[in-house]
Amino acid sequence: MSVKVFVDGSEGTTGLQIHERLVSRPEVELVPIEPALRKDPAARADCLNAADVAFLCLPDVAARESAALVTNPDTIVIDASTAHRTDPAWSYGLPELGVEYRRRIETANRIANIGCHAGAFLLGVAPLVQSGIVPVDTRLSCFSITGYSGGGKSMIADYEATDRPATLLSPRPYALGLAHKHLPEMRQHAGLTHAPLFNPVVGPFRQGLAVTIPLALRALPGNVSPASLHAALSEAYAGATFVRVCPLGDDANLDGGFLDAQACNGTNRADVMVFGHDEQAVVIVRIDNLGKGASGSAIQCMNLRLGLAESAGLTV
Ligand SMILES: NC(=O)C1=CN([C@@H]2O[C@H](COP(=O)(O)OP(=O)(O)OC[C@H]3O[C@@H](n4cnc5c(N)ncnc54)[C@H](OP(=O)(O)O)[C@@H]3O)[C@@H](O)[C@H]2O)C=CC1
Ligand SMILES: CC(=O)N[C@@H](CCC(=O)OP(=O)(O)O)C(=O)O
Repeated sequence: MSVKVFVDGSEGTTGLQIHERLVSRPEVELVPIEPALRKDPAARADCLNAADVAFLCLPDVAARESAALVTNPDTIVIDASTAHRTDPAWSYGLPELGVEYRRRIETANRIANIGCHAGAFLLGVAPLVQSGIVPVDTRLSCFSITGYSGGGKSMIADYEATDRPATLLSPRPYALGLAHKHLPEMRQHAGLTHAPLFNPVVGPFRQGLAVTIPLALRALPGNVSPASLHAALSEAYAGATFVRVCPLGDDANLDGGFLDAQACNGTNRADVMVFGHDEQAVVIVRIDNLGKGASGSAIQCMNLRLGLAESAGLTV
């Protein structure tokens, strides 16, 4: 089998990582673009339509433009941007959300890759909503600690500048207008009526992300305990290649009591953790924002769509 792959935006953070993960795969033939023409719509259209699979690793506006340039009905488009994640004509690229999500990815020619914060939130929450433990109209909150590579080339340049200001040395809450661009996909794909209240925090480390979802257990119906949350998540991900549900209250996963947001880096794995005390619990999902949160997920979707081994080219 030979697959022609074009990466539109191959010089950006996500594009480079997709390129790196594909370059040594014998079944993949990368479609090159003249560097001087990489933003030229006509040249991009030629490459997009010559490809079996086209990854869009671009800002939203450019991703919409590229999607419109695809006229070859057989080209499979996997868009890493936010542009199409709640568009019903596109499949959402998180197969772990259930058999219907997986089936759509396996058959669709338009796949919207997940947002990093959103994907982690959904892995922690969707099974709890699907099982009825968290009612669909619950008003959840969550926060995320993320490395600065989530902000793409410009944020990486700011954080890695030799003369970076001291303000970048401490964690910085952002999106304080409470309208982060991942909220629509968080709400829609969790099956919730209301989007969560979401506070992301970017820290002075390159890569890695952990989303924490606090749950006041007595505010939920029934007799929900940390153990029942853990059991529901374990059941949902039994057999999932890339999701590891850690033992309940797993201190071994902590470093002297501290959680390491970077421990999934270099993998396509998501670690799902539950910690609880009395009537309170937190579900924490840790991923590599550039792995499961971006390029790893995109490649997992390509593998599924082409009927290849789900983990081909990826590290668990
Ligand atoms: N970084 C992350 O953790 C994640 C990113 N994403 C999403 O993936 C997409 C890419 O993000 P990321 O890689 O971080 O961003 P970067 O800013 O690192 O890279 C974007 C690339 O797109 C190029 N580009 C911009 N406009 C055009 C255009 N009109 N035609 C062709 N190329 C263009 C840029 O060119 P130039 O090099 O000249 O600037 C750059 O190389 C975004 O939509 C982002 O939201 C999704 C999940 C996680
Ligand atoms: C630190 C930082 O800025 N992170 C980005 C998340 C990047 C991501 O998930 O990608 P999409 O832009 O494709 O959604 C943010 O919060 O907007």
